[in-house]
Amino acid sequence: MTHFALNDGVLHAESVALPAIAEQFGTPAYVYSRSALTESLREFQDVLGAHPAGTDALVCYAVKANSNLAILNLFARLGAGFDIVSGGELKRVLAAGADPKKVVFSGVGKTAAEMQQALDVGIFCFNIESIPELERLNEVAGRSGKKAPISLRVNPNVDPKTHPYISTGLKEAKFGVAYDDALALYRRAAALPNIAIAGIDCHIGSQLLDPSPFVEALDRILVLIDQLTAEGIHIHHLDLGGGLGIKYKADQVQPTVASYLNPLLDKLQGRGLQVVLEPGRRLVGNAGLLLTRVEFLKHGEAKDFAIIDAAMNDLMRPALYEAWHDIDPVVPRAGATRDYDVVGPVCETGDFLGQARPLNLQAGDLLAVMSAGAYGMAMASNYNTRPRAVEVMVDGGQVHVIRQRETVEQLYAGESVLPQ
Ligand SMILES: Cc1ncc(COP(=O)(O)O)c(C=O)c1O
Ligand SMILES: N[C@@H](CCCC[NH3+])C(=O)O
Repeated sequence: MTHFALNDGVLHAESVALPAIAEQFGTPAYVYSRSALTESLREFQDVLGAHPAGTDALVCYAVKANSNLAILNLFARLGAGFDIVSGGELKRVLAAGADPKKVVFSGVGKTAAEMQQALDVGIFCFNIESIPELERLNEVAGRSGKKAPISLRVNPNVDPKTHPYISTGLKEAKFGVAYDDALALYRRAAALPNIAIAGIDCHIGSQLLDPSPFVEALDRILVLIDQLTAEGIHIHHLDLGGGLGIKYKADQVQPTVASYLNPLLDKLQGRGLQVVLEPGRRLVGNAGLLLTRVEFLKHGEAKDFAIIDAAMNDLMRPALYEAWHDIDPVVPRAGATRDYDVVGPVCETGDFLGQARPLNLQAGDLLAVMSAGAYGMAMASNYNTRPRAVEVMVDGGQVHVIRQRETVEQLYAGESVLPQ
């Protein structure tokens, strides 16, 4: 099903016309589709449920991709667990109704306080990324008389063939522990009194459109698991991280979840390992768009600019990674196009959401920046004292505000001036 589509010449989210949303809630606005979110999670659950190696699998949505409570709550109600990277994200998922026993805690820099917070609520597993982190966790757990369940995040050193900023499983990455050190680290973990070895973990990168590196990574991890078993170190679950990509261009083809997961599950058949996954982008990326209005058209000497009311502070992926997002007119006009750089009002040359886009525009037109559900609002900032956008969720014919537009006063509410 298409969740965002033209209907009578007007772009809709489910059955709601986007101009009506702009009218009622203003722009810029993040617009999500409940059915798109539901469908993307179900695709994982269906593939896993249909495979003997996947029936007890845990899908832990990577909260960092989009942490709005309504989205977390929707996924929690559909049975998902969560992959968190901070105490803040832990609070969020609990506030959204998550079961702490379905929470995995990733990240290279967990503080003692964050570890304590996670131990107190009894999370499923800590994904450990270094020896000092392991030792800190052992200490924190010991203080409260607990045993902390852990898996080691191992770097299988495979090339995910994605943008260098979002490749994480190579030797050079700050993430995880080196493949060749993993065995020694597990031995160390097994000797610590307040640590319980539960699993093994890897995450090789983000936005992978070719699933073959996942298979390569799994092969390497399985060798390690066999070595561990031979030493009497028992692994209960295998966390394969996230990273499955989405299509950002209308003409791109994205791998199906089945084509990604089935080869992995086939290899796991009969091994008795519980599979854990941490998809982020794939669950939310194409379930959201950024709705924005053209303020001015500016025909410069060398270029044509469409100056819109959204900017790099709302969606920083184009500025940060030169990422592509389709930019679609909400009410497309027939006739000649010009190549527009679609830019925001922020004082940075890098403040563009798209470059040289053939569009037929007039000031006041609405545009939809597509595929903005992942790492959009989650990475938004207040640069240039710009309040962050409103977020709405469309459900059939209904629109729910799931985060109000910020006010300028909120932005400086915590600041104070010197007494003299
Ligand atoms: C440890 C970990 N798990 C899961 C994810 C989610 O990745 P993605 O959004 O590509 O699925 C990330 C981000 O890349 C990550 O670092
Ligand atoms: N923020 C990145 C992905 C980073 C993945 C986080 N580990 C993006 O927008 O593509």
